[in-house]
Amino acid sequence: MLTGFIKARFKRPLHFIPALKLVWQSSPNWTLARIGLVIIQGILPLFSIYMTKLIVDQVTISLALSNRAAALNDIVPLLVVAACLTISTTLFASLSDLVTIAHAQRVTDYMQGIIHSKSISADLEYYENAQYYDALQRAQQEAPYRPPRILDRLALAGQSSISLLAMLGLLLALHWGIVGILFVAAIPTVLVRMKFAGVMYHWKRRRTQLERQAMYLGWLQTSDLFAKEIRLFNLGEHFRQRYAQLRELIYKEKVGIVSKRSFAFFGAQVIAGLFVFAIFIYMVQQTLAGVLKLGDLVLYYQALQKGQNSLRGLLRSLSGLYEDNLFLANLYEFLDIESKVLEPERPQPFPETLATGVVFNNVSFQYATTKRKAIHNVSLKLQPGQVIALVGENGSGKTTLIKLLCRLYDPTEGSITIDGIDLKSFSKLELKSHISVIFQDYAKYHFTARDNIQLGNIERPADDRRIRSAAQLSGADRVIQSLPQGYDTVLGKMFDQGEELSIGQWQKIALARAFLRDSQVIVLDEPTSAMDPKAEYEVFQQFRELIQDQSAILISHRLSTVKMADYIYVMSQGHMIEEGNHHTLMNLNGVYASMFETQAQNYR
Ligand SMILES: Nc1ncnc2c1ncn2[C@@H]1O[C@H](COP(=O)(O)OP(=O)(O)OP(=O)(O)O)[C@@H](O)[C@H]1O
Repeated sequence: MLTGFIKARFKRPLHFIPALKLVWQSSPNWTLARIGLVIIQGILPLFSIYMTKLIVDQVTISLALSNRAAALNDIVPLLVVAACLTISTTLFASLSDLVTIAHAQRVTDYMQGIIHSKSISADLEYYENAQYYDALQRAQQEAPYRPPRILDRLALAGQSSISLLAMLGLLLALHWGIVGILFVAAIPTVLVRMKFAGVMYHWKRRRTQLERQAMYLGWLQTSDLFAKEIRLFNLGEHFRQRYAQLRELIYKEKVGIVSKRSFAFFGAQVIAGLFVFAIFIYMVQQTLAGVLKLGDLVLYYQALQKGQNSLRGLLRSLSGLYEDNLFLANLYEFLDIESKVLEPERPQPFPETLATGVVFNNVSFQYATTKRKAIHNVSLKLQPGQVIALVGENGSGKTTLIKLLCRLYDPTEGSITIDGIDLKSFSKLELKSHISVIFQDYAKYHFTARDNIQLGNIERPADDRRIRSAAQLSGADRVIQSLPQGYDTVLGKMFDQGEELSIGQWQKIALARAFLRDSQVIVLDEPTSAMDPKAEYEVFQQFRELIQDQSAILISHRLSTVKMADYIYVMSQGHMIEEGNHHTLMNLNGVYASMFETQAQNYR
């Protein structure tokens, strides 16, 4: 049974080597310094013990001499060396403190960087998946400290092995059985450690989602996004209690495991203590029998204690390495996440200017997390220089079509082509640089107004003239001019002197970002929903005049705006149900005409 337990535990893949590589890459110099210090700190105690032995022996000899004052001369140099060793030990301990902190900081930042790179390159699909968030949370918990801890543990294992070997050498001279007893005594502690490392690992994995729920409730109570509603609906206390209940559950389970572990440890340590005590009795017996001198007893006793400590340290490091290996699986589970939206092996160049435009050929799509299709067999065309509009009730699939066009996902069936070339044949980066999209849940960056717009085209150096004309086109320029520092005003309230904007004003800024991009296709997914009708009308009038060479897809629930498009597609429950220009669709007297009439009546 025992061998089964151990075998099962050592079958796991080893994550040490890649983890150590990460540690090394994060900072070679600090890594070397740390290794050097560990070795020095491992060797110094050996010299200290040896000096103690020399001093005790010298004192014993001196006690037998008549001229004890002269004997002091022989002892003083030994005391000086011992003092120097003590000072060096303290010095290296302080240095070790410095190196450990500096190195840990470097590794933490480096690992965060790696996690951030992975997060930004992961498919959007992962962001709609709870398991991804669990994996991210676990990786974020483990990444900053596990890899450097492996280095520490290996170094400590090395350090402990050096002093253990020296101590065992000494103890072997006394009796070989002592060495065997020391090892046997340590076995129960190792088994307890390994068992509880596994228990803790599985518990943490099971509980990740609960931890995230608690974090979410904490965020609800502290984020500005919910501050208004929490106050108006008086939800604060309710969320606080839900948070407290979750934390209480986590606390009870954790303390339950830790108490069992503490009792098990206690038992294992008592067994180890009894064995060592038996060895000590044997040593005293040997001294009383005159086999050992007093200096020998001190030496062996110290060797026994240090040997036991070193063995304990070695086994703690080894079982710690076992635990780290378990938990590093969490980090690699996240880092090994693969993209499903693949890059082509040989990317095709994106057309300089569109010749035939964008075509959706019988496209269907199903989100991985749902059972039904969001898009059913949809076909549409966007010709160069054309503005088309997508309309339809909420959830009819308009945004999903745009996500497919940007390759945030790939269609489940059918294909999308640009000038006859499948989207999958373009490099993802190049494709995105030719399509400018502003989604309804656009981002609000708490940076300056200029930065907010410039982020639309960071490939180009900032150009105030272009930024201003994009802002003029979206109507943001007038908003920005009224801010205290104009384009240098920080937006949002997160930082000092930040200026909060209204939702419609934020939308104008986001729209300017889309206009700044040099793209052949512009997609505006309800970008003007929060603007007043006059502002929306103006934006589209100007937009129509200005985008002579560009093609545009417009999604809007305001049919007075949609009317301006060259061609209109009407969607319902993932199907394309009507298409044509405004007049054709009105004459058709179908869904579009009825939607238009309903809206028009409200304005009469
Ligand atoms: N990430 C997602 N995972 C699973 N299902 C999704 C996801 N996003 C959207 N859906 C589903 O796909 C369908 C189409 O959604 P989509 O966002 O494309 O609609 P829409 O026409 O843009 O709606 P709206 O007018 O409200 O913006 C809806 O049934 C929605 O529930």
